[in-house]
Amino acid sequence: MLAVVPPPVTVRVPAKVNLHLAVGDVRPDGYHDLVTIFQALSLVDEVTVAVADEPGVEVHGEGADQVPTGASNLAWRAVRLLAAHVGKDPDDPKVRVVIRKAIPVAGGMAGGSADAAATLVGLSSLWRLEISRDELAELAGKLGADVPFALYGATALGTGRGERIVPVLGRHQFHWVLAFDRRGLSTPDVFDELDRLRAEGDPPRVGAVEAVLEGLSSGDPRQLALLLGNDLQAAAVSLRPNLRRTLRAGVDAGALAGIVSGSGPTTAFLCEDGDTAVRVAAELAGAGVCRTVRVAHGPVPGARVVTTEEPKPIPPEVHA
Ligand SMILES: C[C@@](CO)(OP(=O)(O)O)[C@H](O)COP(=O)(O)OP(=O)(O)OC[C@H]1O[C@@H](n2ccc(N)nc2=O)[C@H](O)[C@@H]1O
Ligand SMILES: Nc1ncnc2c1ncn2[C@@H]1O[C@H](COP(=O)(O)OP(=O)(O)O)[C@@H](O)[C@H]1O
Repeated sequence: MLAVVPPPVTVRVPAKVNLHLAVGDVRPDGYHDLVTIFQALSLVDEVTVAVADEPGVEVHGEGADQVPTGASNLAWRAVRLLAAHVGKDPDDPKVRVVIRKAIPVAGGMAGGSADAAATLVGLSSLWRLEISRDELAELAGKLGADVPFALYGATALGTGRGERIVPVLGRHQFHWVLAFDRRGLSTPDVFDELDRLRAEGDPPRVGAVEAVLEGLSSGDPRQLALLLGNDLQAAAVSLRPNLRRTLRAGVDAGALAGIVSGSGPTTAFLCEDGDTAVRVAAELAGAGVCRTVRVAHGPVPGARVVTTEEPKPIPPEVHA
C-alpha cells in the first residue's frame, strides 16, 4: 500500500512592536526581567513546512542573506525541539522549511522568533499532533523569550524574560509606520549597552505599565502616543546614533510619536489613522534617514495556518 504524504502547510506569522518595555536588573542566568506590552503587526513572514527526503531550511525575501540556514536557524531549532518532544528523531525529522521573510532581520521585531513559532504551528498541523497552544508556548519559551508571544499575537503583557504572556483585551486598531535601518543590531549587545549606561549614569526609565493599558483601552492613538516607552531605546541610540535623526524625522513628518522597536534598530511611528500613516511613510522615505519604510496596523492574530486561496496582504512599501 502507498503511504499518503500530507500536503505542505503554510503559516503566516506577525512581527511585533513593544509599546512598553521596562527592563529590570540582569539576572544570574544572564537575562533581564522584563515588563512589556507586545503588539502584533500586519508585517508577516510566511513559513511552509513539508515532508521531504532532503531536510533543511530555505530562506527568501527581506534580509535572507543574513539568516543562517543550518542548525542555528531558529525555525530549524523549533523542528528539532518539537520532533524530540513528540518522540520523532530530531536528527532526521524528514521536514523541509521554506521561509519567506518580510520582517527585518535583527530588527527588534522578533522575526526569527516569529519563524520559530510558525514552524511549531505548521508542524503541529503537518504531523496531526493533538497539542494545545499553551503546550506549544511552553516549548516556544525554550527557543527564545519572544517566541511564545508570536504564537498568540494580538496585544499581550509579557513578564519574566518576556515569555510569560497574558492577553490584553481591546478591539481598537492602531496605525504604524516602520522604518528599517540599513543593518541589524544584536539583541545581547543592546542589553549589554543598557547595563553599561546604567553602571555609568541614569538613562531614562519608562513609567507604569498600567497607564499604557489604559491608553490602549481608550483606543485613542493620541493618548497612547504619550505613553509609549522603551528602556532599550537609549542603548540602541547609543550604538546607532543615526536613529535619533530617524525618530525626529518621523515626528516631523506627522507621526504622533516614534520609538525604537524592542532592541532596534527598527523605529516604529504611531499615527492618527491609516491615511496619515501612508503620508508619513512617503515623507519619511524621502527624508533619506532609513533603508525601507513600511505601513502596518495592529493588533493582528498570531501564527496561523493559511489556505492557498488566501491572498497575502502586502503593506505599501517605499524605498528611501
Ligand atoms: C528585546 C526583545 C523585546 O521584546 O525583543 P527583540 O528586540 O530582540 O526583538 C526581547 O526581549 C528579546 O527576545 P529574544 O530575541 O527572543 O531573546 P533571546 O533569544 O531569548 O535572548 C537573546 C539574548 O538577549 C538578552 N535578553 C533577552 C531577553 C531578556 N529578557 N533579557 C535579556 O537579557 C540576553 O543576552 C539573551 O542571551
Ligand atoms: N529564521 C530566522 N530569521 C531571522 N533571523 C534568524 C533566524 N534564525 C536565526 N536567526 C538569527 O537571529 C538573529 C536575530 O534575528 P531576529 O529575530 O530577526 O531579530 P531580533 O532579535 O532583533 O528581533 C539574526 O541575527 C539571525 O542571524
